[in-house]
Amino acid sequence: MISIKNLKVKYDQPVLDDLSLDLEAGCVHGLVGVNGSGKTTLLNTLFGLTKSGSGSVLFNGQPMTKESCSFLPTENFYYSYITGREYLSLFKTAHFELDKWKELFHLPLDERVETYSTGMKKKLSLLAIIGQDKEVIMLDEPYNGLDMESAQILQMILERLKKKKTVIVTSHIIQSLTRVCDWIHHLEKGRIKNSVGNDQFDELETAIAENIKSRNNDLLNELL
Ligand SMILES: Nc1ncnc2c1ncn2[C@@H]1O[C@H](COP(=O)(O)OP(=O)(O)OP(=O)(O)O)[C@@H](O)[C@H]1O
Repeated sequence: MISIKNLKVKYDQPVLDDLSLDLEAGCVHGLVGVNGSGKTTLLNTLFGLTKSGSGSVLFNGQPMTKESCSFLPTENFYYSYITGREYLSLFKTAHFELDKWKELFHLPLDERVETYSTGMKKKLSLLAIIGQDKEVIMLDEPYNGLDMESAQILQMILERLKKKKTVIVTSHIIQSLTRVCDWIHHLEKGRIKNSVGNDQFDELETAIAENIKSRNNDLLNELL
């Protein structure tokens, strides 16, 4: 169980506002919210990248550390001239059958990463995360840049990680979450507005779509 209590993070304005949330272990948790609602800030804070803030994050009763979790940021940094294989060697990837993963993701691991496309870079970063085999895996917008096949493979990977890992994943495409998550948590105004299990995903999807329609319909009618 990841237990988040009274998390507060402020930049110019409060971003996370006394946010509390329990995340059941062995489940895939989706995180949704409009642009700027604080999804990345929340993941950064869970991973310890946001220093200014207060509150607590426990994993199985102990403060969560980088020993137990890995984090795929929205955008990754790569050294110039490094190859995919060299990049992966920077991480502890015990028992990782690299050549089979390479085949799955069609990655030219011996070429320099700077020659990779956006999607290829994303897949390389995903391999580094999967290879680390941590108990908690946090993925910020992992579907960004992936082609249809790779996106489906990622879903198949997440399905296989269920029960073995605790996964937190953000996406702007709600369907990519409803297909694979056990829970979806809706972030709004710095707090969790609601958390729903997979038997309520249809209702959540409809409610979000209706809300977007009602907020924007009048203005769009004036414009188009
Ligand atoms: N380093 C920073 N300095 C100042 N403000 C920041 C910083 N990082 C984020 N913010 C602000 O915090 C708020 C939440 O940003 P965050 O990136 O967490 O949102 P998000 O939900 O991940 O958005 P998106 O869906 O666009 O990725 C935004 O108002 C953003 O402008």
